[in-house]
Order: sequence, then C-alpha cells, then structure tokens
Amino acid sequence: MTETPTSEIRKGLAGVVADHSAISKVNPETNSLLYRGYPVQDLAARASFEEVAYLLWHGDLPTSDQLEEQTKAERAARALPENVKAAILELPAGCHPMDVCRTAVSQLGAHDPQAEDSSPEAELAKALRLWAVMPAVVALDQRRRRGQEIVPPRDDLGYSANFLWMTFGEEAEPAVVKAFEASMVLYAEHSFNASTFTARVITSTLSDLHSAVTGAIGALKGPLHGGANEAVQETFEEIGTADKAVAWLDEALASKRKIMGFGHRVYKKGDSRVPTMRAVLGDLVEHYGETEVLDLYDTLEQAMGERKGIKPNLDYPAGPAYHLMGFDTNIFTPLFVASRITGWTAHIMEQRASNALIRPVCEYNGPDERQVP
Ligand SMILES: CC(=O)SCCNC(=O)CCNC(=O)[C@H](O)C(C)(C)COP(=O)(O)OP(=O)(O)OC[C@H]1O[C@@H](n2cnc3c(N)ncnc32)[C@H](O)[C@@H]1OP(=O)(O)O
Ligand SMILES: O=C([O-])CC(=O)C(=O)O
Repeated sequence: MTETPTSEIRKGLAGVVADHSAISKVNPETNSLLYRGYPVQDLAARASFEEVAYLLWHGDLPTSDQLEEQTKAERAARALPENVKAAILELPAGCHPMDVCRTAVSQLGAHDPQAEDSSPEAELAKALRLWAVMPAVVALDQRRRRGQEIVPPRDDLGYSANFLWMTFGEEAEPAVVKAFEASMVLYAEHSFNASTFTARVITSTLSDLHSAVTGAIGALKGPLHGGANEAVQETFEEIGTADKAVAWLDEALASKRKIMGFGHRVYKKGDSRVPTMRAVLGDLVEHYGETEVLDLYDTLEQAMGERKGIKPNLDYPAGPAYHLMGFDTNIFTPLFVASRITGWTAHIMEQRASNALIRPVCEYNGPDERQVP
C-alpha cells in the first residue's frame, strides 16, 4: 500500500527536522527566539526594522555605510509601479486584502526585469524591492476601501513612519511609530513556520522568488497562521467587554471553537514574542487612553490558561495593537506580510544556496488496484 515504506507518519510534519537553517532559532524550552544569534526582544528595543532586514538577509547587523546604502535603495523603490497600481485598483473592493497582496506580488514578479535571474545579487535586489514596495500596496488597499485618495511615499521618513504616513495621510506620533516598528521586528522571522516552509518548497523546485513569496502569502492568509491577528480583533468585538469574556469562552470551548490568538505548534509554554508585544500594547493603551481593551485581553488570557493551559501567541497582542493604531481589521495580516517578506526572502536565498527538491512521501490508503470497467 505504501508509495515508499515509511516508519512513522507525523501528521502536519509535527516535530520533523526538515533541514538546517542559520536564520533564526526558536527555543520552546526557554521561550526564546534569536535572529542570527540576537534575542528578538533586544532587537525590538534597540534596532530599527531596516537593520533587522539587513541582519536577516546578510547574517550580521549593518555598519552605518551598509545601512545607508540599503536605506537609499529602499527609499528609491517605495513607489508602486503604475501598471501594478492599476491592476490592484481593478480588484473588487470585496476581496480580502491578502488577495490583493498575493496578486500584487505576482504582478510585481511579472514586471520585474530580474524575475528569472536567480543569482545571489539578483535575489537580494528583488527581496529588497519587494520589501520596499509592500507598504505602498497595503496602504493603497486600505485607503481605496475607505474611498480615500492614495498617498505617495515620502523619502524623508524611515520605513515605519512612511508606512503610517501612506496609510493615514498624516505623520504618526513617535510613540505610534515606535510601537509599529517593534511589531515589524517581532513578525519578521520565525524559522520553518507554514508560510516560510511554503516559500522553501516552491524555491526547492528552482522556481522564482516572486512565485515563492506569492505562495507564502497564500499560506499566511489562513486563520491557523497569520490570519489569526484579524480573528483576535473579531473575537474581541464579538465578546465586547471584559465582564463577558469568561462566559463567552466557556460557551466557545463547549462548542469546540478554536480560540484565535492562542496556542502554537512549537511553543507550548508561551510565545517568545508575546511579552514584548504585550508591553507595546500597554504603551499604546496609555498613549490612546483606552484601557478597556487590556481588561478584556487579560481576562480572556487568564481564563484560557485556567481552562485549557494554552497561552497566547504573537497574534493575540498584535491584533488589538493594530486596531488601536487605526488599521482596519482586514489589513492586519497584510501588515504581517510586509514584515515577514524579510524572513521569507532570507529563507528563499538560504534554500537556493543549499538546495534539495522538497518532496516527502505518503502512505497510500486508497483502494487496491482494480480494473477499469
Ligand atoms: C503567528 C502565528 O501563526 S501563531 C499561530 C496563530 N494561530 C492561531 O492563533 C489559531 C488558533 N490556534 C490553533 O489553532 C493551534 O493552537 C495551532 C494551529 C496554532 C497549533 O496547533 P497544533 O500544534 O496542531 O496543536 P493542536 O491543534 O494539536 O492542539 C492541541 C490541543 O489543544 C487544543 N487547542 C490548541 N489551540 C487551541 C485554541 N486556540 N483554542 C482551543 N483549543 C486549542 C486543540 O484543540 C487540541 O486539543 P485536543 O488534544 O483535545 O484535540
Ligand atoms: O512558527 C509558527 O508556526 C507560526 C509563527 O509563530 C510565525 O510564523 O510567526
């Protein structure tokens, strides 16, 4: 019955070591996460997202000259090409913004002059251009859905400040830029998660970088992965206020609902990034003077811990944080895309540099051979 004899089936590849990677280390024993050796909470506190992008791609933090060169290239690539903008504007306003991201990356690939050049230099240049232009895609999409004018990028602002400028059409306050920047750093990379693995599978066939990122976006969209940050906000809105959280949770668990923003395939004792993002949410709550959300956040977290012993993942604090910043809920996962493009493309380059076609086997359990009548 077997395609090839297997000793054990690991559903969902749980616990399977599929390859080496030098990009990040997730340690569920210590609830820690290192990007190229640096603790993620220290990077979130002391490094810019631009520096973290450089670190993920090159393996070390940049010197000031290296950062300047990257910054120049990033700012020069921020504007959305007219043909891609036109293609996005033709998409129905009712489609999910992740469909827009996916289509935009596919379109950008079709128009990229280096699309089929997979030399390390071309791969890096394509990664940088995609990373640089993604805020324009996300900002444009939120604005077109709101019936607002499109705001072009500014090259006198850093990545995060410009992202907020293009989305909201006004300069964000430093506290908000800082919070947003921390979220970008925390979302940037997480080893062999489902979307990154998707990108590596596609790359392993020697397909191109834009195809791999397009596939990764499809994988990230699902609510068991990146789509959970939107689902957390929807849950909060469904519950309403903290005093209703426990009854809501009991009913949800009784009807076997998954509680979005809780649980993780690798971390069973808590997600390494949650304490930092929870502190960011606390800063935003103070900044906007909206304390109710923290009552609900803490009550639901405590009740989930008592009933199931399951802890929150990064999407749990990120959802309400993006809501406070003013993003529409369906734009939250595209924000994750904008950040994770750095990690995906670092993995695409790593996979290509040491490639083997990814092709597991299965144990066949369909009908035995039979004759066509
Ligand atoms: C950035 C990220 O992508 S982080 C992940 C974001 N996703 C979510 O927040 C979605 C909600 N969470 C989940 O669905 C899961 O925890 C996953 C998919 C993230 C991890 O799943 P797995 O490692 O496969 O764990 P699995 O689904 O086997 O869960 C083990 C048990 O805990 C339960 N469980 C896990 N997470 C949850 C949850 N969020 N709500 C309710 N029960 C849960 C499962 O029902 C299962 O119970 P059972 O043994 O009685 O069947
Ligand atoms: O690692 C995972 O499975 C999911 C996750 O937290 C991420 O991609 O950031």
